[in-house]
Amino acid sequence: MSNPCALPSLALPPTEADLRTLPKLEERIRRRVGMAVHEFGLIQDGDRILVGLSGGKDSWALLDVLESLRRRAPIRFEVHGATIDPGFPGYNPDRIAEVCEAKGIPHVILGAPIDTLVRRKPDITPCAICSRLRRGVLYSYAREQGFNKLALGHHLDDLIETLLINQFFEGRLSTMPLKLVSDDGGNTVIRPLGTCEEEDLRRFAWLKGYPFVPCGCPLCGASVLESRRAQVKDLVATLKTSIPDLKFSMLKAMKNVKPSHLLDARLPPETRDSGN
Ligand SMILES: Nc1ncnc2c1ncn2[C@@H]1O[C@H](COP(=O)(O)OP(=O)(O)OP(=O)(O)O)[C@@H](O)[C@H]1O
Repeated sequence: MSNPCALPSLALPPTEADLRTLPKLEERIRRRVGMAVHEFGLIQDGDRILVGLSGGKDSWALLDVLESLRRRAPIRFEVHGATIDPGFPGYNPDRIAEVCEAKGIPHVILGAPIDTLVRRKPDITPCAICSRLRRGVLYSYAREQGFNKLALGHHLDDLIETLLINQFFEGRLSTMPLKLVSDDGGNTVIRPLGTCEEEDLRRFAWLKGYPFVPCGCPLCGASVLESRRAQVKDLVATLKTSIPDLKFSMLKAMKNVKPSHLLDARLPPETRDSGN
């Protein structure tokens, strides 16, 4: 959940030497996604998966990895892309559609009056409205068109930052799960990149030559939410210089919860009294 408007620092085309690093990087990302798919049961035979494709580095990487998994997997599932056009003046999703067409991946552009709504409610955090509206349009389209899963491009850095934001600012111990079934059972959101590092995905999308399409929002990056995210991002980057395994230790921690050693009195007694 980096600022979706931010252009990558990797602005120049990759050199021959850069391109030689692609196979190893691709293998690492595929291995991590494969393990997450297996461990969390993210994909099943017969799934119809709609990928939220913003044109940013993460969702390009997501589409690429899921499409290559689809071609190699022993099970059958579908992968389609959907791009929400928020109506910001500078946003142009045509390039996204062209790339999908060239790759033979079905893709749709869905208009949503996000620009108008964000301007009409200046008192509400714009990024929060934008992501809620986007999610709503994707959910409805997925339901109407018979997609049983919606894949989003959140990665390990997003999960860690959300975990810290929720603790530091919201008083809650939670992050974004890799698989979440909506309350009415109508949608399942999956995050196959949840164990991959942002830097790897940025580099992967760049080496693969995907075009980065900025969302065009004039307010992006200026919200309270985005400044909190920038704050914890800086903190993680600083700590990582002295704790190189920080991100993977935090991933391990998110998968190794001890409710008995926390203070939530609402948890059932059996989860609280499990000894040491
Ligand atoms: N305009 C959009 N259309 C479709 N899906 C979107 C759109 N914007 C965001 N998403 C989905 O929601 C995910 C999280 O969105 P967020 O705004 O946090 O973007 P991000 O972390 O910058 O990711 P990306 O690099 O893919 O833009 C994206 O990875 C993508 O799957």
